[in-house]
Amino acid sequence: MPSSRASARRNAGLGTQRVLTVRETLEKIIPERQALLKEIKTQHGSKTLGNVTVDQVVGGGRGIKFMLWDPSVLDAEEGIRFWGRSIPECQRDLPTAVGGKEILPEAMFWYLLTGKVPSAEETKQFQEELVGRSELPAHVEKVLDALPKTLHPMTHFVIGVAALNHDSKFAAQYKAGMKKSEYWVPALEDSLDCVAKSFTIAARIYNNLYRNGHDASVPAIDKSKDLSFNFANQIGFGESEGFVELIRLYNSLHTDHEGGNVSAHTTHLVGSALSDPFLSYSAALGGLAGPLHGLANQEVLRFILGMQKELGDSASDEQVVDFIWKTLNKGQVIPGYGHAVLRKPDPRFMALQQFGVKHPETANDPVFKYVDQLYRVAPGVLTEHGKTKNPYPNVDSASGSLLYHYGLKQFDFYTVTFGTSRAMGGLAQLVWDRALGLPIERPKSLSMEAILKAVQ
Ligand SMILES: CC(=O)SCCNC(=O)CCNC(=O)[C@H](O)C(C)(C)COP(=O)(O)OP(=O)(O)OC[C@H]1O[C@@H](n2cnc3c(N)ncnc32)[C@H](O)[C@@H]1OP(=O)(O)O
Ligand SMILES: O=C([O-])CC(=O)C(=O)O
Repeated sequence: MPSSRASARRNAGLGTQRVLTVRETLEKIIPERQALLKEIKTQHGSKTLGNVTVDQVVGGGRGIKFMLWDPSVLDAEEGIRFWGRSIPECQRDLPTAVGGKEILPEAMFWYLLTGKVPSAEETKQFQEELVGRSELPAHVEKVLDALPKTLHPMTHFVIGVAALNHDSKFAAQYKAGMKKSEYWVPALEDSLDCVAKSFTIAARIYNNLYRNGHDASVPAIDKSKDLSFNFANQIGFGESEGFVELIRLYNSLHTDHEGGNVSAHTTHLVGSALSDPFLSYSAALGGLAGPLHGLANQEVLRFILGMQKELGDSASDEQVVDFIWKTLNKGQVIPGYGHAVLRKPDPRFMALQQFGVKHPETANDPVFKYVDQLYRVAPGVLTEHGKTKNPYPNVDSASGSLLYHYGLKQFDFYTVTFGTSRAMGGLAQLVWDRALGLPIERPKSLSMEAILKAVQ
């Protein structure tokens, strides 16, 4: 998709024309994509995209080409591309906050929804639209405040997002008899609400669990600022420029990783039953809370802190190698390493790593230095161990150490930050699912007897 940040800035200079909203922009694009899908179905509907082996059926569906997913495609060697752009290209082309250097998640969300790089004016208007939606209904605040502090923050998140379904426009309009061609409009409305309110839910969870509750001392949402600033500000980090920029980068990078990962796929699957976007994304958060998926970022911190406790602040490579072997020999995984699709270091890891290296305050942090050291030695150990198909770091390897450096030390919370981001990718496709009229998802399953019968 064309347009660069330079032209986005030029567009911003035009000034006088009213900027289209994201809904108006989608109204123009949707008919073209509907026509493309129709052409794909009529011209190529009976062609095959590959055979399915028994190994794939019993092995988690690896490599089966199974879903339509437009905002991003993952290449095993190269990593993710969002509407064709790699991460460095997104960093080059997408608008930042005024005075900031990192991609604004609002710009990334617009891009994921529309496939077009927003101009600075579109970004500003979209930011205002989202922040304008970010206040929580009173019942959601009450539900969150009533939950036990001993409940994992991701469970708080699942419950908070599900409770937003009370005000779902999609559910209400479906009940009132809306036509299929109209589904995408309330799906978009709910998705914008879900993303915006997720940031506020996340801040409330943090304040409830680790501070004095979400009381009057918590600053009100500043409507002139972006979602990341408001989240940071509400949890007490608003004055740390480094932290706010990290939250912007973190939220932009974790948005989407094509459709097959657990959280994205769950959003799509649950949404295919025409459950509203809140229920669909709440279900996805349950999957993100698994240690083989999003929860790995908290596990990475637990792993590094365990290593630091045992080996001190600056262990030798040999000591780190021994520590990794000890973990593997206990039958545990090395969190933050391996991937179901990637076969090279994750470019999202590289982007976070570069963030850490270019900020002097993080570059010298002992926990961040361990991330770097693990990156040097862990692939060799995992290769020698011989099990994982990918011995390289994934995104979860670096993210926690940076949050930890800036003072967000409660690592049980880290996956919540992942969750505010993944909403943007999962829900962007959910809007397209409804715009393209995709059907309920219902693949075929087989019993062992049925597999044997089929292959014999
Ligand atoms: C945002 C994200 O979700 S990124 C992923 C985050 N998860 C993690 O970092 C957890 C650690 N990594 C893993 O558990 C895995 O690599 C996964 C879940 C990411 C991918 O799983 P798979 O596609 O099944 O990986 P793969 O085919 O390479 O697994 C083969 C074997 O290697 C093992 N393996 C894979 N990664 C690791 C690892 N990091 N440490 C030790 N063993 C590993 C698997 O457990 C499996 O062992 P088994 O044969 O005894 O069951
Ligand atoms: O793609 C996957 O399976 C896991 C992952 O990295 C993500 O969801 O971000």
